[in-house]
Amino acid sequence: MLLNPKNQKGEQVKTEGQTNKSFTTNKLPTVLIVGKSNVGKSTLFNKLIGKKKSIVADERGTTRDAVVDRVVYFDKTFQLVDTCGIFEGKEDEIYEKSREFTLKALQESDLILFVVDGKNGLSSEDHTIADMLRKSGVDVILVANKSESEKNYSKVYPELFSLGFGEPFPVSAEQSKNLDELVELIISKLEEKGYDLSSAPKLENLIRVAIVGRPNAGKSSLFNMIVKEERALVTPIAGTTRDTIDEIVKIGDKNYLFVDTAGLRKKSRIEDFIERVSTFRTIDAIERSDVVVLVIDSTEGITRQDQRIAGLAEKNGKGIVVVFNKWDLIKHADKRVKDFMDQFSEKLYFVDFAPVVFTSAINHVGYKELVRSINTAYDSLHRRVPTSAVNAAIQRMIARPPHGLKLYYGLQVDIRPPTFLFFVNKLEVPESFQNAIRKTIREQVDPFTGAPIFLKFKERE
Ligand SMILES: Nc1nc2c(ncn2[C@@H]2O[C@H](COP(=O)(O)OP(=O)(O)OP(=O)(O)O)[C@@H](O)[C@H]2O)c(=O)[nH]1
Ligand SMILES: Nc1nc2c(ncn2[C@@H]2O[C@H](COP(=O)(O)OP(=O)(O)OP(=O)(O)O)[C@@H](O)[C@H]2O)c(=O)[nH]1
Repeated sequence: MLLNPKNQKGEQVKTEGQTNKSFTTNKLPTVLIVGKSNVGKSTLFNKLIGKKKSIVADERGTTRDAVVDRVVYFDKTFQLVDTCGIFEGKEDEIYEKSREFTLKALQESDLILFVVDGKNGLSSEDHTIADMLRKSGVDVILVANKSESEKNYSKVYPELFSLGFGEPFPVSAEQSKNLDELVELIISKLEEKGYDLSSAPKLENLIRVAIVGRPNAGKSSLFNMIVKEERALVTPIAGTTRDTIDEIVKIGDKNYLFVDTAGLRKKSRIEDFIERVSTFRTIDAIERSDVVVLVIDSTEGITRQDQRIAGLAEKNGKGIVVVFNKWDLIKHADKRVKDFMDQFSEKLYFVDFAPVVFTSAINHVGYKELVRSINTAYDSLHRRVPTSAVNAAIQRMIARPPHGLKLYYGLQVDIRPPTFLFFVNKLEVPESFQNAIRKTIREQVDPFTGAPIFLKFKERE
């Protein structure tokens, strides 16, 4: 009976002044987990998001940072925030802390899970938090955690009910009891507020793409070409903390986030001017992307600025696709491909792993290949290869290490970008030999097309 409570719909305290604004940058509705120390907030958070993120510990107050993640339940998505220690402490402490941040966080959220202890009952800290929640005017679900024992729970039940947030919802985070029902309740409450939880794009699956290049290279034209030709659905996402607009573009069954598309739309003269004199926006877009599409104006060839952008993308471990645009303006273009590839090998030798695409944005030529190359680079960034293959390739490596250097064995330790750790007898590994290792991996293990390869070394006697 206890772990299968009546449906609470309509029984929660409805309060005034609710807002539908969300807590962080995207438009997912936000649910906050609030409660005093040690009631099991982190445990509940981890169970609801389905993976471990915040640290669960017996010690009071070990988890301190606000943690945010998405809860995905079948096709419904919402955002969950573990407020950790924010709402804990003595009465004055809470109010001291709360003045700026806490109240704002409460008011900007859509629903609160007020977690109390269903085993040991309430203390004055719970009443302080309850007062604050009432004042904030946000919708609250009272969650009685640690309610695995009916006997204990029935003892504390009257006290919990008297808090004035309606029927408590008993769960056991630790034993995963009643959690699906809790999620169902959260979903129905959010849907009552008018949220369409099914439409939320799954941000974790987004392929983040930055289209960069010199002014006038044809970046906006390329973006528009992809969107039109692929009959893509576009959803703008305004950043709240930065002055940027990103766009989610759905192509086939994949979602792409085109980073900072404000720069790809029509710009005012002054914005245009600022962009020409400053590279800040480009750097920012590169840092926030997975794959960088470097657009080169074929009529001008590869410039110093293009080299710099490519270098930046490579150093940041991003996937890279190189585009020669305005291909229609090149005379006898079909006979010139080799010239352009030579130019690429000479001037962009440090990103020679990038796929090269020839496009004519105004004629809508090359879009399929461009999308394919973006996918290839993205896949390469995330690929893992077996340790056995790496070492087999190293054994067969033709280039010998410089005198005195011994390369024992290696393994892939990370993705985004693929990163390999090699054990050596001394840490001075010349750049030329590092390049030989990369080349061996690409030729014999996996080409990692479009992705840089990072190397790390560790000394071993
Ligand atoms: N019996 C029982 N114990 C639980 C349950 N959920 C969490 N706990 C335990 O309660 C203790 C506190 O859990 P946390 O998740 O760290 O609690 P918290 O509210 O995040 O604590 P702070 O980090 O202090 O804010 C841990 O020892 C958990 O194992 C539950 O459902 N039943
Ligand atoms: N012939 C030809 N012209 C193109 C092509 N792509 C773009 N253009 C033209 O080049 C000019 C610049 O294109 P945009 O797409 O605005 O270039 P951009 O890189 O976004 O430029 P900025 O906004 O200044 O950074 C426009 O006049 C386009 O019509 C192409 O493939 N072939």
